[in-house]
Order: sequence, then structure tokens, then C-alpha cells
Amino acid sequence: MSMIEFHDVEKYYGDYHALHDINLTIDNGETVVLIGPSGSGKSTLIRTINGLETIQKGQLIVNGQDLAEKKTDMNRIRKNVGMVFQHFNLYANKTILENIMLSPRLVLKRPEEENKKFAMELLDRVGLADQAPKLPAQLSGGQQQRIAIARSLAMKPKALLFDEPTSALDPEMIDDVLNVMKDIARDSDMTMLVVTHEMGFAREVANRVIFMADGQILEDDSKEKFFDGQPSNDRARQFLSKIITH
Ligand SMILES: Nc1ncnc2c1ncn2[C@@H]1O[C@H](COP(=O)(O)OP(=O)(O)OP(=O)(O)O)[C@@H](O)[C@H]1O
Repeated sequence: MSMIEFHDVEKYYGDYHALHDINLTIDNGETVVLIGPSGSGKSTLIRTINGLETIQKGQLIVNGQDLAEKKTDMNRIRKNVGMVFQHFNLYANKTILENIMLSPRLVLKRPEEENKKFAMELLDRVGLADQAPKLPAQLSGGQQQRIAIARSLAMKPKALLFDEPTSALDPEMIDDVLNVMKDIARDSDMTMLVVTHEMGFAREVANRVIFMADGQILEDDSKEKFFDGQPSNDRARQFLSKIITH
């Protein structure tokens, strides 16, 4: 079954043509890495999936629902499709534990005791159980990002979208976040779509690597073909050689 389907999708910001003729299917349980130069449309593409950006043409089906249809319930999509942002977006005036418990309480009406138990399990899973009573500002960036991941997982989503989750972090924090993401990719049947330049992550856990430039998908390969067999697109090859040598 496919979790996400783009059919001939076009996206404009005013006159600016941000996504060109996007055709892409991501199956349940796949881990897909999306790479490409700055401004190529990667964020735009993933933000269309949970309706943070609208599309102007084509069809986008997420978890069996057509996003263009008026009756489509965006809250239901967002219940099933979580998102982790570059800048964490935690609630600054709520404790770490409250950050994780809030959406399950409000949206899923999860009973308080069960909610707390699951939140503590997730905190443990991301290695931060001892931080539960603190406020986000008392944590490092890497710790905040692991909390943001735990917060998304608390909704038990079918898919998780990651928009450059490590690019705002100091280098020494990056591995802790990537390790949490790798564990999720290996141990869960969730679909993951990850915009990142972390090729180690892609090599270890991705099923596919997609390369975008100028709002178009220029390459969509298995991890093996992308890294070992070389992408067939010139720009994808050049991009890969640049990020891997840096
Ligand atoms: N809200 C907006 N209004 C107008 N143009 C936008 C808007 N958001 C993005 N763009 C433009 O669309 C293009 C694609 O942006 P997008 O953020 O999707 O690229 P990206 O590949 O994620 O880049 P980066 O790696 O730098 O985050 C860019 O040229 C950007 O300036």
C-alpha cells in the first residue's frame, strides 16, 4: 500500500514555479531520503504532504485521502503524519513532559495515566527520561530535537516527515539525533521521508534516495544504485561528490 502519492503535482508561490511535475509514490514503511541544493524545493515538497503548503495542480494522496478534496479532514492527516522541523518548534513555556503529552491529550483524548506512561517510555527511548520536568530552553539543541521526535512519536503516526532535522545543530549533537532516527527507521513500520544532507544516515537506513533540483525530481534510486552504482543524472552526481567530499 502506498502512504504518499504525488501525481503531476505543480506548486507556485505567486509567479514562482516551486514544484514541477512531481510524480512520486512512497510505500508504507519506506525510509526515503530527499536531497538537493538549497532552494531546490525539498522543504516545499514535504510541507505539501501535511498541508502546510497547498498545491495548484495535480493530485496528492496521503494515507488514502486526496488533499485537494474539500471534505478532506486535515486534522486527520496531521494525526497520521507527523513532522519534525529544523528548529524543533517546542512549546517554550511547557515542560518537556507536557510538550509530549499535549497533542495526545487534546487530539486523541488519550487517558492521562496512559498518556504519561507512554510519554515517559518515549523519553526513555530518546535517552532523556531525566529531563522530563525541565523547560525546553534548559536543554541543548540536540536534546530539544530528540524531544521533538518523541513528541511526534507520541501521536503514533503512520508517517514522519523530517525537514533538515540536524542542520541547526552543533556538530557534536548530530549523531545523537541521527541515532534516534536510525532506531526508528529500523525498529518501526512507520514511513519516513527525510530531507537531509547526512549521507551516513541515507547509506545506513534509507530504502531510496531522491535528488531534486529546480523544483524537479531528477533522480529516484535505490540506496544501492545511488551510492554504489552512481546516479545517472549529471547534476545528482556532481551534488553527491560535493557533499561526500566535504
Ligand atoms: N513562502 C514562500 N514564498 C515565496 N517563495 C518561497 C516560499 N517558500 C519557499 N520559496 C522559494 O521556493 C524555492 C524552494 O524553496 P524550499 O525551501 O522548498 O527549498 P529547499 O530545497 O528546501 O532549500 P533549503 O535546502 O535551502 O532549505 C526557493 O527558491 C524559495 O525561495
